[in-house]
Amino acid sequence: MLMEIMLVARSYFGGKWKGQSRMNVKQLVLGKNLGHSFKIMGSPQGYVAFRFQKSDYTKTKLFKTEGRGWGLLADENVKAGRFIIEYCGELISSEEAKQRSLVYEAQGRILVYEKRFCITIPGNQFFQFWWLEAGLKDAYIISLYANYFIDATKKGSLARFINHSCQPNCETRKWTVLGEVRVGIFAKQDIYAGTELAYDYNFEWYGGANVRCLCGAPNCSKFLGAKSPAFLEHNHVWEEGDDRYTVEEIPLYDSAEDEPSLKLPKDKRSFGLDFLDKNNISMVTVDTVGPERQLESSAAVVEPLHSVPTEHVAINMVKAESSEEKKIYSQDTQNTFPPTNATTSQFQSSSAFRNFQIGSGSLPKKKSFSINKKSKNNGGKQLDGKRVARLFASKQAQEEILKCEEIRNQAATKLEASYDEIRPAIEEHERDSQDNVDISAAMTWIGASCAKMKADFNFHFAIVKNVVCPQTPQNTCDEAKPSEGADNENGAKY
Ligand SMILES: C[S@@+](CC[C@H](N)C(=O)[O-])C[C@H]1O[C@@H](n2cnc3c(N)ncnc32)[C@H](O)[C@@H]1O
Repeated sequence: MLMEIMLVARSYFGGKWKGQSRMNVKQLVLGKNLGHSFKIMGSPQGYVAFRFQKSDYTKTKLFKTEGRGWGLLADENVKAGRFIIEYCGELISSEEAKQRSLVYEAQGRILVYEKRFCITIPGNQFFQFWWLEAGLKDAYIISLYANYFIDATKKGSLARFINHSCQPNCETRKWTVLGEVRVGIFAKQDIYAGTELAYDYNFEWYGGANVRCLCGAPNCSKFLGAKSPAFLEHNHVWEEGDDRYTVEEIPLYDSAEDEPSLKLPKDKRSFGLDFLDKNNISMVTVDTVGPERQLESSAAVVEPLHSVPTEHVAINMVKAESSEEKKIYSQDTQNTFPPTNATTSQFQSSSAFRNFQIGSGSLPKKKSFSINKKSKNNGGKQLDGKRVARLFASKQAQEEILKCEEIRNQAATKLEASYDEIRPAIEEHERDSQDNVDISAAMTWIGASCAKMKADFNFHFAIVKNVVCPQTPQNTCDEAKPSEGADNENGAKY
């Protein structure tokens, strides 16, 4: 039981135990250590910190702009102050930022993008289509604080596609989450679904040479980042030891008042990507040419594209499900393409995995999958247990999968109900804060979230287990779980 809860909390909070704070999540679920749970959920900013950790983002959608490359739309109405998405990427030093920007610049202002679209079908057949497109060089390095930057050029969340506007509807804010500074995109004003998201790059810009701004705002400053310190200083970097932008001068929203003061990361590691990496989810990966080239799969289902030579930058695209595969997912929502000319994409998420998809406008319309109940907490693609169960010959396997599915559905319903309890308080509030949320309701919500994760895990585990060890008679979703190195009755290693 303890191990199960640890597994749940582990997947919930990023796949890696990281000191005491994350351990306490387990205790929190067990109803212990309320002091700490209060810190996570009860502090005014705790809810946002929680959403950072959980990668609980506002629904957004990629679209192709006129002349500004890709952009990101709000795919639901967003209240002013609401946390939209984290700006994820690689955390790099100013030295590294300087070097990288030189490399990126050397690759040229106008690049030829190789765009790829991949389809994987059961049986491991794998097709890919690619085409070339000319485009402006895009810059994805933003400043975190003095001497540290986030580079989303190769790895990042969908936030990397948010364009600049001189009259923005979003802003960046820096938060400490469990002692780490992270950058979030927040709504500056109420934003209607379908509106392009944009923030002012001025204080974030690390884009090198001048890029003419096409935002169209009356107060347009003509160039991206025209007022940025980097732009003004021409060399676009802060030197080591430059303390003009120290953490103290940056408004920080600290989720944990009694946590030790800001910990600077020691090494160059992916920043804000723990959760994504460990769960293989919601990564936008971009590969570059030559020795810099890095290929990473953006979801468990994505085939690596090692064999394909790329010229400069290519956006990895996640496979579209084959018709066979579609069948085992529930199909409640239709993907609606924007009515415009544009190429479009959709981002889907589920607690099991998330895919980032980019499809061409000329591609056939594709269904998207979401669970039966449209829920803030559990949107995205969901396996249809009944269909999956039918694929198994063994009655026992079928029953187990169906039972786990039922438990999962109950957990989803409870989660939905518990979120409904705290939703009004959150939505009423001017900013994305949790001042008004009753702590016990918040606790219930955390518990329900963990229970849902656990149920999801058990459901998928039941399927995998029955594929790997079809003869296993007694394991049910409530019983045996894999322990390290443990053998099952057939001697198969989990
Ligand atoms: C962080 S990326 C934004 C996503 C980008 N449009 C893409 O397709 O990947 C920043 C780049 O987008 C383009 N961009 C963003 N805002 C723009 C604007 N207002 N006018 C012109 N280009 C813009 C510039 O090429 C810039 O280097």
